[in-house]
Amino acid sequence: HVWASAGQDVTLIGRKASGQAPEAAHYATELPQDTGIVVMAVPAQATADALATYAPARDVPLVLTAKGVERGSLRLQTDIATGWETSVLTGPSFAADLRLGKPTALTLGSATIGAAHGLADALQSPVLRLYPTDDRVGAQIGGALKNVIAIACGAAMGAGLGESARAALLTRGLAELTRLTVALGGRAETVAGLSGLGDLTLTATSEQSRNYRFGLALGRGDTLPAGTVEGRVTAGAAMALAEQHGIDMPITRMVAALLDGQVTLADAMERLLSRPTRTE
Ligand SMILES: NC(=O)C1=CN([C@@H]2O[C@H](COP(=O)(O)OP(=O)(O)OC[C@H]3O[C@@H](n4cnc5c(N)ncnc54)[C@H](OP(=O)(O)O)[C@@H]3O)[C@@H](O)[C@H]2O)C=CC1
Ligand SMILES: O=C(CO)COP(=O)(O)O
Repeated sequence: HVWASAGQDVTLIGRKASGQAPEAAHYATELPQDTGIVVMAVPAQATADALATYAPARDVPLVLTAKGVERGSLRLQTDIATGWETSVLTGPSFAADLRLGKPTALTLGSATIGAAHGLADALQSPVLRLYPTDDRVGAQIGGALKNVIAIACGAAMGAGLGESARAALLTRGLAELTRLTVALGGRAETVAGLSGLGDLTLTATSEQSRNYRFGLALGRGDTLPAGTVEGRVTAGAAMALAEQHGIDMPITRMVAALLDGQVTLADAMERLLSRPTRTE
């Protein structure tokens, strides 16, 4: 909708290829011959399958928007899409807000800063401001891990622990995703930007977020909502990555253990609060 409204020629490809096409966009069942940029928006665990199904040409820039680590392989999205000229578009953005034309700012991460600037120029619009970076690792870890921390924040709020507890989880969660980013070769400054702190702030404080709502239900003991909740799978995958790299991620570990049914919410909170004192 954003790009079509800005006058770009937008074709939507999906396995259903139906529904109400956004203004000035149209549906197709396969990629047009003259495709200039491919933007993929499937859940993180479906990226490999969707790439195999739609097989974008290798010389067409491929922009990934999924936020998550692949189960089992522990691959980031760009490691799934090797062989393409791959970039990531990530940061604080509820699709419903974008659909309404509300102003949004995102990170555009490419392999080189030149490529990122080129794509940002092509994809920005009056309501979509893009910040180029060549740190695809930082941009992706921020986007993937903010969902896990948002589940923790929702659970704390759902259990009635209060907004101070949520702020503590959000801040210490940011420390966790910064540690993992640096261990994987990304930069701390990326995580302090839109793709990390920005998206974490949005997702961990808004009931528009599916991850936060899932956490709320967990904390309240309600039936867990169905649908795409990326943090559910990414919690365990990120924990496995952290173990591989010798990184301490206590909040992520507790979310993964909670989702696996290994601990109760009360146990998880008690364990987090009884950890040895350390400098901030
Ligand atoms: N929604 C949002 O506000 C935002 C979402 N994101 C990220 O974008 C990604 C997708 O989220 P979102 O669009 O909300 O998820 P949804 O679950 O709403 O939609 C996912 C879409 O992907 C399709 N799909 C799933 N698996 C496959 C597959 N194997 N092959 C082809 N198509 C497939 C689904 O098709 P079908 O309908 O047939 O099942 C559906 O159209 C997530 O990683 C999310 O974190 C990022 C920023 C904002
Ligand atoms: O990534 C998002 C906002 O930036 C969407 O968050 P949810 O997947 O939690 O709804």
